[in-house]
Amino acid sequence: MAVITTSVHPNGLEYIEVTSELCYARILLQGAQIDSFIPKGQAPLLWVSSADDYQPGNGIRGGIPVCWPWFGQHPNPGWPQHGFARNRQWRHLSSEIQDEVVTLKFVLPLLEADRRFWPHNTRVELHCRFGQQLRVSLININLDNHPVTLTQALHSYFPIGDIHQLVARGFKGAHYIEFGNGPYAQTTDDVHFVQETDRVYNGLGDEQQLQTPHGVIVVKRAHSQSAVLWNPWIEKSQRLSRFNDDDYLQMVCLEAANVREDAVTLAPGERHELTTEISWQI
Ligand SMILES: O=P(O)(O)OC[C@H]1O[C@H](O)[C@H](O)[C@@H](O)[C@@H]1O
Repeated sequence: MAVITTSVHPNGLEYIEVTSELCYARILLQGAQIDSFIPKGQAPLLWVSSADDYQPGNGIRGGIPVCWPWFGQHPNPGWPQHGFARNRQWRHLSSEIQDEVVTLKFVLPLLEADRRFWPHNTRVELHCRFGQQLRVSLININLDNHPVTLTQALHSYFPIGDIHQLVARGFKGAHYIEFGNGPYAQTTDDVHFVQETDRVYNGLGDEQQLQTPHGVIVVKRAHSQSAVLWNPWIEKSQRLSRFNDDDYLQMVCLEAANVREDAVTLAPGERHELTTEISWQI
């Protein structure tokens, strides 16, 4: 029988745990950030740095940070990288259990102070479905009387065992921008990692795989015109917050996104749902 419990981390962060016949999962109310998902009998599907000490106010270095309402650096100096949703307290809306599959829904309450960054009347929710797979949807509804444009990502960190042995598959035919250069055509289906990698793909199919020494992680995307593939490699690892120097050996991010020219514009009343679904290939 699935059990849903709420607890508080010693540093003050509230989280919800799901334990069912199908999986274990944990989600922090700060950022609505899932930091653990372990399908029953299988290895963890999300990676978190052991350097992160779970301080309130900082997004956690791992799991699935929600990047919203912009991805990356904002052109306005001093605005937070990847938007403000990942550092803010979300509200738990509902829990549902059906055949051991648990669905938790969250909303980000927009505050008066947020109008500086986001002067729009929109509703943003995160729906998390914990079964044998993990499905996460970021939902935007434009309640305003003018069109609203946003960029976004579900910034998933995956445990890949050994970056030197990782093969990311399913990239042929897409194009990518890297370090502000490109677009480059991706001519091979496989991506290997030999240096810092920070690519924004578009024109990708809706499924990629991460072939690791411990199995294949399947990453599906829906209503996601872009995907970000990131490994910081040696030098950037040393500059990253809450990240060990050698963490780059064990993680990669493959993010369901809508960024750059794939920004989402919602007409008044329009709704958009960005989804990612992850699992171990059986
Ligand atoms: O350190 P953060 O703000 O969490 O960003 C971590 C990373 O996020 C994305 O993957 C970007 O493409 C990278 O350029 C960035 O370094």
